[in-house]
Amino acid sequence: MVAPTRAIATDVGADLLQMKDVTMKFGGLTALDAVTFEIRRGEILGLIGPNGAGKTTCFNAMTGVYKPTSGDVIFDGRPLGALKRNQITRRGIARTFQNIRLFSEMTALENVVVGTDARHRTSVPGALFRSSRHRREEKDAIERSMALLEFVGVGGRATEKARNLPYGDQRRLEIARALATEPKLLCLDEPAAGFNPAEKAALMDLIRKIRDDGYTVLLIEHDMRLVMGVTDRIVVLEFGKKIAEGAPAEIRDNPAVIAAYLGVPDDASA
Ligand SMILES: Nc1ncnc2c1ncn2[C@@H]1O[C@H](COP(=O)(O)OP(=O)(O)OP(=O)(O)O)[C@@H](O)[C@H]1O
Repeated sequence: MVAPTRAIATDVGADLLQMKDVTMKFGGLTALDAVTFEIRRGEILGLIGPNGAGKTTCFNAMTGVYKPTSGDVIFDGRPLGALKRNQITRRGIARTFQNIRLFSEMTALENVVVGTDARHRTSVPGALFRSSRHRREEKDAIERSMALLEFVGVGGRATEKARNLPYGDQRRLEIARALATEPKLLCLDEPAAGFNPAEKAALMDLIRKIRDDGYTVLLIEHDMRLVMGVTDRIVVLEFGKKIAEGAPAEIRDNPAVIAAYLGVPDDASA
């Protein structure tokens, strides 16, 4: 199997992204209240908290869907400021969504090739007249996309329409598509939603493999076993505020976290 070649960063452990006093208000509702934390290069960081705690809003502030009401998101040493979503993708942040968003009538391979477009440098005339550079980029994109499909474990379904893939493979395909943009930071929003225990275990292996391949991963996930089993550190939000941060074992034993989140039975937060 061809693994997508990634240079392992030499500065593993240094900050890749910093949320600095990020506040996000929607009318009278404060979804994020002066939230500060960092994501370190080469780590798997878990972002957890009860429903409505502000996790997805964090993702949205990091990926340019929302501009924070105040505060800064610093990525790779520079503030995201007023960058648009596609510019942020080019800077190196990719995400998947809680609800799968694939091009259902396109093949699995085509869905991933679309992701590589964020990296293409051919001009519009170059693409229209199929310049040799454009053809080379297209060939590279297809090869890399195939390698990514194999990397996430759906290489055998490359030519099938996305909508015909089993649910678990669609989730893996979404991850391949996000990786196709060659991100430094991959944000996964509840990637295990709807998975059975075997699929969850396989997903944990994939997340570790992604990290071992040189990516940094931010993971929103409600499944505590998965979060505790795969992350290096965890940040906990409640009502838009950060209430705890630390290694999984520390978070598990933190009374504020137990009160806010772990004390809630699984089916109460579904
Ligand atoms: N565009 C918006 N307009 C108004 N309110 C919003 C908007 N987006 C989020 N909110 C509110 O902000 C709060 C935080 O929502 P968010 O989706 O970030 O929480 P979450 O932790 O991701 O929750 P869940 O686990 O349910 O996905 C919620 O009260 C939500 O209703």
